[in-house]
Amino acid sequence: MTATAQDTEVVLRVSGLEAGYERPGRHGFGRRRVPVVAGLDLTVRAGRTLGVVGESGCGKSTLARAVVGLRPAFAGSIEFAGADLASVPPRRRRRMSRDLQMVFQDPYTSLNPRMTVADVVAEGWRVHPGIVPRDREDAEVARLLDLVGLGPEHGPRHLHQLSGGQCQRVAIARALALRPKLLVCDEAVSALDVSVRAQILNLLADLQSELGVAYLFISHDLDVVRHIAHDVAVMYLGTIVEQGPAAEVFGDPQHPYTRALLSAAPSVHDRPGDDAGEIVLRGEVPSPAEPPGGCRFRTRCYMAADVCERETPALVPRDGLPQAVACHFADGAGTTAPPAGGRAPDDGARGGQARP
Ligand SMILES: Nc1ncnc2c1ncn2[C@@H]1O[C@H](COP(=O)(O)OP(=O)(O)OP(=O)(O)O)[C@@H](O)[C@H]1O
Repeated sequence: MTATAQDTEVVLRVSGLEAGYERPGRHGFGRRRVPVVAGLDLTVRAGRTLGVVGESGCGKSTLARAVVGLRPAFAGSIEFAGADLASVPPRRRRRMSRDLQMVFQDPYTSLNPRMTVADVVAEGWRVHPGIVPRDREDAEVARLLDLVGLGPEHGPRHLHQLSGGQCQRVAIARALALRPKLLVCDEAVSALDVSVRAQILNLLADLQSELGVAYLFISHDLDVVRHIAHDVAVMYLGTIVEQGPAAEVFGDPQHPYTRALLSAAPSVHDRPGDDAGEIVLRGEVPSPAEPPGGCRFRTRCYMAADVCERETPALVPRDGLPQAVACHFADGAGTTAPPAGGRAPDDGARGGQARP
């Protein structure tokens, strides 16, 4: 019998996460918490890729940073390899950070420009000794560079002597040097040109087959996520509105926002004027940190009213009133009924989520 997604070990389970940033309180007294993501649930399984898609500003980086501990979690839990990170003592947390690595969008700002490539790759071994014996380090650096498609000649160079794509490979080699269980990639290929992007995506897929590493792969590029992800979570205004197997989310989106997002994505086959049936999102994308007031449902969204009218009825229980709208586009009553025909949003199953 072949193993299904549900059979494989859960590496990361995020439940009811609220995270954001702090700013000075009123009149400069104390600190005020500003949640950017709220009520966020997701699961990543061993050896699999969960793609998180959403428009710029919806809170993807805040999620990524909260998972690796670079942003405070105000509420909810982040369970990594079976341990709730909030209750893990600092020393064990430091040890666990070896298994939980992140690759940032811009390698030039996330890597130390004064170090050579070889030193950048080996840096994690200073913090987590014992992974590679000292006398094997040079050989291991060469192996890692080879794994990401770089040669031994790159080892003594500095980052400014490499291209953007080569730097991003160094960042990936550095993360893999610690043999993580989970790699959080935050727009890791967004800044790269198309051919280098394809190389890096193929590289990540190969490394996953070879090493069994899981990816939380964050991107606003739907094509990239379609290419690499087994499962997809769609993020809007700081929460996940739909998640499930990639083929289902892309092939049969349940949530109106997912439909709007997919509909808005340009395709190389599109011709000018070819926009029949396209769902148009008008207006400004609101910030999840400071959402505007809204329509008659008191929504936080920026969907055009006609789209909302057309798309939400399927999500509204027939006997319900606006407070019972079973979708994120209303902030009423914390209803969590799945959309018509959908399932509850748990462990890769699909469904809409209402914001509490
Ligand atoms: N430290 C901060 N101070 C002020 N606003 C912040 C801070 N951190 C995040 N925000 C706001 O929170 C929102 C979400 O930011 P975040 O970087 O998580 O979004 P994102 O989805 O990753 O965007 P992008 O795809 O453009 O990187 C944005 O509106 C941003 O302005």
